[in-house]
Amino acid sequence: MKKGIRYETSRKTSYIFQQPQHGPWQTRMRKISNHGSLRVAKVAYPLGLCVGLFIYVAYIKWHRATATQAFFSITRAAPGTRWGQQAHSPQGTAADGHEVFYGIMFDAGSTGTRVHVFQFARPPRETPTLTHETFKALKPGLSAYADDVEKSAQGIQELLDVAKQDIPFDFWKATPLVLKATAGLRLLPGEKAQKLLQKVKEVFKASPFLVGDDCVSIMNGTDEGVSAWITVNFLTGSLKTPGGSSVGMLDLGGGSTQIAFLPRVEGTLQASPPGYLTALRMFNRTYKLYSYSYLGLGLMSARLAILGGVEGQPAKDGKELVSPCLSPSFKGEWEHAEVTYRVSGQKAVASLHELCAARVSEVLRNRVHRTEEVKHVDFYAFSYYYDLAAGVGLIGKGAQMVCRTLETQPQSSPFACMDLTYVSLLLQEFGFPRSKVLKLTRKIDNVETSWALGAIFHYIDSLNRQKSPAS
Ligand SMILES: O=c1[nH]cnc2c1ncn2[C@@H]1O[C@H](COP(=O)(O)OP(=O)(O)O)[C@@H](O)[C@H]1O
Ligand SMILES: [Ca+2]
Repeated sequence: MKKGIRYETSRKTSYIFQQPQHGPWQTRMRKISNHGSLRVAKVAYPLGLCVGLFIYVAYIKWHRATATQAFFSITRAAPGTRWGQQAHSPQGTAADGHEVFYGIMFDAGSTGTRVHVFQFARPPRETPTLTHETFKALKPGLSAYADDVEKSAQGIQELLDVAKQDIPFDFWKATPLVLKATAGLRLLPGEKAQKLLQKVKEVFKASPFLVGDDCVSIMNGTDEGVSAWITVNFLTGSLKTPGGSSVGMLDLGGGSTQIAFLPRVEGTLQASPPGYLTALRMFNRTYKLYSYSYLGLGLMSARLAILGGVEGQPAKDGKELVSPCLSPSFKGEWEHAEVTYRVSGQKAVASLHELCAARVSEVLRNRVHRTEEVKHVDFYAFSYYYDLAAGVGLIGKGAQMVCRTLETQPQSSPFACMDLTYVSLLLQEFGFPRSKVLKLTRKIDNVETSWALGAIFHYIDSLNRQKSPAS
C-alpha cells in the first residue's frame, strides 16, 4: 500500500446550482404600462395609472417581505427539513411559484476578504434549496489595514458592489449582510481589531441591505469549525438523513486551523478536553460536535513559528531567520502580517526532510489534541490543504520528495518542503494514519467549501429567533 496521506477530489452530490436570471420585477412593471389602453377621460387616465402603479408597487414590496420571513421560519422550524434537488428556479417568479431569497456573508480571513452571495429558492409547499452562489475574493486580509483603517473601506465596498450586481434591487432591503472575521483579527490587539470592524460597520450601514447591530464580529474558533461542518454536511446531503452518517471537516487557514466532526464513540466524548465539544441545534435536531480551532497553527503562522519568529514582531535588529526546512543555499525575504523577514536555509548535516520534520515536531509538540475516532470518519479537507495537496497528491510522499529535490536543486517554491512537512505532521498529530484517504475539495457542486454557508444558516436562524423568541 502507498504510504502518505492520500486525497481524493470531492464526489458529486445531487444538488443543482443555477445561474440567477434577472427580471421578474421589470417584467411586471412593463405589464402595467401595457395595460394602460383603457377608454377613460383625459385627466383620469394618467391619475388612475399613477394610483394603480402605486398600489401595485406597494403590493409587490409587501409580498417580497412576507416571502423572506417565510423562508426564515422554514429553515428554523421544518421538522426533518429536506433541502432537496431543484430542477429550475428563475428568480422570484410567481409563474412557477418559487420564492427566491438571498444572504450575503463576508469572510474576513487572515490572508484575504471574500464575499459569498447565496441565493435560495423555495418551491411552493416545499423546503428551500440553495440555488446559486456568487463568490469573489480580495487580498490582502482586513488585518493588513490595521494601521490605515480608512483604506480598508475600498475593498469592502468593491465586494459589496458584487452583491449589488448579483441581487435584484427589490430584494436588497430584505437580504441580511454579515461579516465574520477569523484568525487575522483574532491575532491583532483588541483595539485595532475593533477599529477595523467599526469601519466595516459604517460601510455596511450605508448599504441598502439588511444590517443588524451584530452585522460585523470576530467569530470564535468553535463556531468557525461548526459552520464549516454544517457547510460540508449540507452540501454532501448528510443533513437530510437524520441518524445517517456525517462527514468531518478540516480547514487549514493562514492563521488558524479547524477540525470538526460528529463523534459516534462514547470514548471520544469522554476523552475530549473542555472546550472541544459543542452542541449544535439545527433543523430540529441537536448534534454534539467535536470542534476546535488552533490559533497560530494556520499555515502562515506555522511558517513563522517554524522559522522561530514571533507574530506581529520584526526579527530583532533585522536578524535572519534560519531554517532547516529551506534549501541550504536559499536566501530571501518573506512577508507575513505586514512584516518582512529575512530568511535562509542552513547547511544540512542530514536529510532535509528529517531535519525539517524534527523542527516541525518541536513546534507541534503538545499543541494538538488527538482523537482515535478520526481514523474511522470520512473527512473533507479544504483551504490550504487543497492548495498544497492539489500539486503533489500524496502529502507525506510529496514532503519527502520535495525536500529531497530541495537539497540539490534551486527551487521556485522555497516553502514547499516546510509546508508539506508541516501538513503531514499536523494530520498525524490529529490522529490520522498515514494511509488515510481524505476528500480534498475546493468546491462541492460549485459552492465554495468554507464556513460561510453554514454561518449564514446560523445567522438567518438567529434572526428568526429574535423575531419569535417564544418558539
Ligand atoms: O471560500 C473560500 N474558497 C476558497 N478558498 C478559500 C476560501 N476561504 C478561504 N480559502 C483559502 O484559505 C486559505 C487562507 O485562509 P484564510 O485567509 O481564511 O485564513 P484564516 O482562516 O486563518 O483566517 C487560502 O488557501 C485561501 O485560498
Ligand atoms: Ca478561513
